[in-house]
Amino acid sequence: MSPVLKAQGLVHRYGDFRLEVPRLEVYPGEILAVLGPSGSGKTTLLRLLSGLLLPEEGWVEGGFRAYLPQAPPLLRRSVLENAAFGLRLRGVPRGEAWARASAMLERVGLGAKARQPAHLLSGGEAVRLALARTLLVEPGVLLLDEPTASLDPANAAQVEALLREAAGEGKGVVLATHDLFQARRLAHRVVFLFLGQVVEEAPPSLFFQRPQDPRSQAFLEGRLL
Ligand SMILES: Nc1ncnc2c1ncn2[C@@H]1O[C@H](COP(=O)(O)OP(=O)(O)OP(=O)(O)O)[C@@H](O)[C@H]1O
Repeated sequence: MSPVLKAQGLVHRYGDFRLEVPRLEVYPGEILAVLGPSGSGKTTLLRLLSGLLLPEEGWVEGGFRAYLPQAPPLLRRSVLENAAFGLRLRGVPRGEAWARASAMLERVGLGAKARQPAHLLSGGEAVRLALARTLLVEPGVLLLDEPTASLDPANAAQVEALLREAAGEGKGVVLATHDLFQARRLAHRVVFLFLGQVVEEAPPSLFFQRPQDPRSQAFLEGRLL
């Protein structure tokens, strides 16, 4: 099977901080969790993978990738118009865009809120709306930066279900998260970053039970800041 996303020899610097990822591949249907302490480079990696940030060295190859930042911006319009926005940008006629957006809003549990202003949504609903907008444009790869960071367990579970569904449809999902339980529940593979370096890459069963690197062990025991 060929990867939906492939990166090689990535280097990016911000002052003294240097992110280095020699090789990364994501396969169709795979959920890859990117873990690491604050400042380890998770967001920088996602932005490089999305193409929003160009690496100083190396390359990223893949089809259509969608990046969802930590706080996805919403338009001061209705929930429905927000959901349909990506389709409208791509020239889909309004009637069709709204019909597809309505169906997607049902799928993410926001059908009843379609006509309400998006800025009245709760945090969890806003994340689901942003995901709906993203899924509608049918990316091959989803790059998500802590999508459930400020959500309660019920909303987080809804978002996790959507990510599982997306992977089930063959999309590649890359998820930066501080939630180790979530990574354990969702991921097929874990990449652990520390100070911009890939310290360990393993299936969750191995990473969480028998981490190989002392820095991974320290991180999992809450000793690595
Ligand atoms: N636009 C920028 N300009 C300068 N430095 C930056 C920029 N973006 C990130 N950095 C620095 O790069 C390093 C990695 O940041 P990054 O946001 O990728 O880490 P992170 O692992 O996502 O952190 P967190 O878990 O806190 O979100 C940090 O030292 C940060 O200060």
